Amino acid sequence: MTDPDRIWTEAAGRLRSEIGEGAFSSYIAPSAVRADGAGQLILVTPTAYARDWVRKNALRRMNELWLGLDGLSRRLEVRCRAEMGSVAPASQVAAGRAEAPAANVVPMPMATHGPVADGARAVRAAGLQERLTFDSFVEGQGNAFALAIARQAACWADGHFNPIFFCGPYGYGKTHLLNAIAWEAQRLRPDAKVVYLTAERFLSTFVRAMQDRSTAAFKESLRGADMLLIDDVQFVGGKASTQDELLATLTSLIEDGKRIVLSADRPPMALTEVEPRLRSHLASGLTCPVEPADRALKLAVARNRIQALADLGVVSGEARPEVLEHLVDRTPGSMRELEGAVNTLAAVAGARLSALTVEEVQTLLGSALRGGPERRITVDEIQKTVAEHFTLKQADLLSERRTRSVARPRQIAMWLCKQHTTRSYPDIGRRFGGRDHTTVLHGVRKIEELMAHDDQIARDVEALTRKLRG
Ligand SMILES: Nc1ncnc2c1ncn2[C@@H]1O[C@H](COP(=O)(O)OP(=O)(O)OP(=O)(O)O)[C@@H](O)[C@H]1O
Repeated sequence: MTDPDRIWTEAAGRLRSEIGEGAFSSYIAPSAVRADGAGQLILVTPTAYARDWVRKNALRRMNELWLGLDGLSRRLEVRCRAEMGSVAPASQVAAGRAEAPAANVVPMPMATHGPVADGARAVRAAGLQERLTFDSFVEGQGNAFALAIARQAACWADGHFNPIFFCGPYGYGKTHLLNAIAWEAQRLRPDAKVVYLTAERFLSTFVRAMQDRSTAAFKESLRGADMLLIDDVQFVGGKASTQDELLATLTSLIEDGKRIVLSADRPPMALTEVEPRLRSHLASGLTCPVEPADRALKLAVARNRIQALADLGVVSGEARPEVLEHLVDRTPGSMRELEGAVNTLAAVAGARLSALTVEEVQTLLGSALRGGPERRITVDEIQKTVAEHFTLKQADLLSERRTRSVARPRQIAMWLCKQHTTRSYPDIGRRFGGRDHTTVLHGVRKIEELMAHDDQIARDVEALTRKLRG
């Protein structure tokens, strides 16, 4: 394929299923691919904030996808609209018309997906990521048991505990295991109905079905599953009707001998926001911990990731062992943060990866890598900083007041809590005057959406982030 518009449509479609609907519609959908006078392909975002978000969170992956599709092996750069002069749509460059007059940035066409996946094709649409398979999962001390159980589940093994419940802190591979099970189970039994969805999606789809009076179709689509996988079950807490529906779905499937696989950030009995009856059903099968990774596992994952990038032609060669050790030791947090650091290294090193020394990495990645122990930012500190920034009282953020001058700073504070602390949505809700986790989720999404389009909000968030980091 060489037509940039077609490559973009294909690559963006895949990216959408990987980064989720919220981030996609905020940052990627309003962007478009253009070419500058020299024929360089550029992803043009609506704001500087969206550009920075894409650079940090999606550009590397987008280039991986792009390179896999583009017969001409071109790369994308990203700029915001304000930085762009008069540029032609990319397809005109491909057709040799680079001098054509500039067109406005055209949003990506937004395809709509059905609410619940059904079978291999639709399973993809529901958010399964192609790279999250057993082949790309690295075994280590903290996840060996979980991996063995996941493999058994994927084989439709007899004596399957029902449900299987993976639990552990965020970012250490639960979603990866659920994806791997779904892909493998579907591969082994192509006719089976394997349904994967996040609890958040379960909740929103169910709420929409109630509004549309189409709950029967919703129930039908889930209860016909041979294997149902629900990720991040902690997000189902709060809403009684959704919990009832989940309980009914689980009991009906279990009675029919169908397979159920779940994940959450805590063991079932610690999900205090979940009703006791549902909680005890969640705990009635096998609870399987996924522990935080040790250094050896982190090194193996980093090595693996670089190999995957090398296979895609993004980097060449291997990084020196001391460079990888430096990267791992200076990257606090989960595998997610580690993957980000490896991607950054690959982006700056490219073909020079194997020649890079630790000193060069320090210079190149400098501020991206931690120098010493990272300062912990607390919810209380965030609330105080946000209140001061908007000349409010901390108590206003915790109050019931809904006027925009209070509600927006409150949502910004919630977003900052999600970014800079490891608190869960229900936890954050409790610290903001006992709010429900769905209110926090809504607030976080709202800010993400606004930052992509509203420069004032983006500037406020940037300033607050700088203040908090000190
Ligand atoms: N053992 C592993 N091998 C390879 N990659 C891993 C491993 N563990 C985690 N990762 C990678 O780290 C990233 C985060 O993992 P994942 O999304 O599965 O975490 P999670 O536990 O589901 O987090 P959350 O609770 O936030 O959903 C993913 O890109 C995943 O592929």
